[in-house]
Amino acid sequence: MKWKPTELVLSTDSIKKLAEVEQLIGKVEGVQLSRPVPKLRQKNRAKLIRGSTGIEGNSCSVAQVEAIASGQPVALSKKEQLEIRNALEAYDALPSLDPFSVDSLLDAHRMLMGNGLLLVPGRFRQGPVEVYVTETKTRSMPAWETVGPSMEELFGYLKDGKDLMLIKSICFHFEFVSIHPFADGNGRVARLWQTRFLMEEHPVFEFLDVESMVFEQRAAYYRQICNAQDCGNVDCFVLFMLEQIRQSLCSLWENSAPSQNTHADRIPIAHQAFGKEVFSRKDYCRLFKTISPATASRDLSAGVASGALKRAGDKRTAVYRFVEHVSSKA
Ligand SMILES: Nc1ncnc2c1ncn2[C@@H]1O[C@H](COP(=O)(O)OP(=O)(O)OP(=O)(O)O)[C@@H](O)[C@H]1O
Repeated sequence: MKWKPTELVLSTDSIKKLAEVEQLIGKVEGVQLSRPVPKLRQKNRAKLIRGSTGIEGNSCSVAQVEAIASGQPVALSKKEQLEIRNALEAYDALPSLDPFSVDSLLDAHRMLMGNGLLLVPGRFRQGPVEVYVTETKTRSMPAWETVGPSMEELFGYLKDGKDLMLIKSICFHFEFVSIHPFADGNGRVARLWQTRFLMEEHPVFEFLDVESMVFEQRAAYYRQICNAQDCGNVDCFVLFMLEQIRQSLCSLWENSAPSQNTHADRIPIAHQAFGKEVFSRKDYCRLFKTISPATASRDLSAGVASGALKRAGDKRTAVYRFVEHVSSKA
């Protein structure tokens, strides 16, 4: 039987959590945390790879992932090192993958499970598969013959479904693991694809570390997949994943936001964003969505006074440009 979407009746808790997450995304984007500073990005990338591979039992630490990324030796089994190198490759390639293409998803599976981890990476399974739902009990996944058509349908939902992006990404994750299209690597691909899909609307997801949150809650993660399958409503899994996303957004906010509250913090960020380009106060406000036009004017005047910025034109026609070779600190 081909895939049919599982019902989603959102509970009040999920609706509240969704609003909270949307609000946090707005806050994070408002202070331009969409591309966190490089050091934090690298750290988050290492943490999320530890998280995603750790769910399957890879014993690596964040420091070991960082060491592998920079080519240093680590005391891990060959298989564990390969899993990490493959994950690093797949997460690096994320922006180039098309979230709406089944072929791209197969490429992702090839990267994650290639180099000898799986006999035929990048191919849907050609046989039955079961997952453990308790230590002793297994559950059969849908017949392998249905996988191809089911995946086409599921990607149709991803492309044309009417749900909000956040909800779609979580429902995709759930339906994907319930179809279990691969012989192995289903969880890793599901988590990677959820990230890829969310990046399409919110670039911050490329660097958010949702995987670590799921890793720390892996027993609940498995339980909520089972619960949703048993009761035929994805809501409990949606609520669980929204909470993991909320926590990773909070963590990003706490680690980065406090240093971006004054003009002295914002001017260097603007310098990074505009480079040598000419920009207006309106462009500056678009960059820092939470500040008022008056605050933007004060920032820009301070930038001009410090010599970091040059102004041309006056009042409403004023435009600005960063002066090279001069400290951009206002
Ligand atoms: N009841 C269930 N039905 C379908 N999928 C499930 C169920 N419980 C857990 N899963 C998913 O299946 C994944 C395990 O499948 P598989 O071993 O193919 O993936 P993996 O990527 O190799 O492992 P892991 O996700 O543990 O790293 C889990 O991570 C989870 O996403």
